[in-house]
Amino acid sequence: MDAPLPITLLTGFLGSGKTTVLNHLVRTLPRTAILMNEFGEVALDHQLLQKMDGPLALLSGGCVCCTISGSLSPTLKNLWMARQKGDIPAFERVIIETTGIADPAPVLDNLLHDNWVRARFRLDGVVTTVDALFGMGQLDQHFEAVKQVAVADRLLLTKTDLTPAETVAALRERLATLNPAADIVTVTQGEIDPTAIQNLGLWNAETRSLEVARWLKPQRYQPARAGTLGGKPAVALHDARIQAFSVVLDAPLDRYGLQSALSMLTSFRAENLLRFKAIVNLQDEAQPVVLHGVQHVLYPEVRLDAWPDDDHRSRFVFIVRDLDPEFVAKLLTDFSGAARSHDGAVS
Ligand SMILES: Nc1nc2c(ncn2[C@@H]2O[C@H](COP(=O)(O)OP(=O)(O)OP(=O)(O)O)[C@@H](O)[C@H]2O)c(=O)[nH]1
Repeated sequence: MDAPLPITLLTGFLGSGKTTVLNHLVRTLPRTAILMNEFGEVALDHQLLQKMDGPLALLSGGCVCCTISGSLSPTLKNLWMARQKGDIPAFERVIIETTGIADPAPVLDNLLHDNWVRARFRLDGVVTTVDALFGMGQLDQHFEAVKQVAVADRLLLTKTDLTPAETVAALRERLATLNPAADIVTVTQGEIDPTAIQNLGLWNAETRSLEVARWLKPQRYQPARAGTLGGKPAVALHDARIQAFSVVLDAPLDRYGLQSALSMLTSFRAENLLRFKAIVNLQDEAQPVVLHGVQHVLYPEVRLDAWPDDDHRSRFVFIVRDLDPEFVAKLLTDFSGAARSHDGAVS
């Protein structure tokens, strides 16, 4: 079977510019299938529309749009079948636009745990639009907006043309504190370089390799310390509940102990666990394993052929809400039987 096609999840709060970005991408990124909730609800550029056939629409330039009927998996299956039969252009990637108040975790769950879908598609990354003008207020008032930022692999800062420079700078700082690993790209009126939303996951299709360091970016996180916001003062009271931190464990870990610790977090603290990523050294295993989770959703583990560098310690990064970093670090050390690194610093 062919290599799985990359899926980008495009999320972002109501009115933050998702459709404006999509309208640009359908012109610049041919052979893309766009999945959205309703054609009617979104302002997709009707000048591009060539043909509408039930839930499917063909766009000039070789893109195809599809409305999501019911849940995501059947929609992806129908789309795939239409592609196989030659009813629609052979798209090479999928972008899924979520509604502005959607929690991304259930969509990720759907994508990652349907075996049929997983054999044909892979999640490339989560891209979140953030409104430069209203983003601060949305983060203050709506926890969904915070989750959308925490889960992102890339943040698109929109409407900076309408926003005072000080507001943009303060928002940038806040976003970097909430999600240290996600690079922030400024996008005005949807004008985006298509490469900014591609190859964001562990797998880089361009270099055809797994790129752990680029994906994990552990050096951007502060070591876990009790009661701190990643070592930085909270930029807003609301964010004092959110913490981004790293945990480094020196000795190889007991696989089952680690599984227990992580399933405790994903089962009982799912609401508090916004995101974690890790490269781990397991006892009796020569190869490192990459782990990744969002709330209750654990991504399938990935075994690497080799360590990406000389540092063979297990390195975890977390973004949590109302969860003491010290508690998380202790849970990991107690269950996996490994001592914590003295300085906790990550190179
Ligand atoms: N000035 C300015 N306006 C923008 C920019 N990006 C988007 N807009 C405008 O903001 C409004 C909302 O943009 P949309 O792209 O519809 O936002 P959305 O996230 O798809 O909205 P929902 O689907 O309702 O959640 C539209 O009027 C856009 O023209 C920008 O960078 N600058």
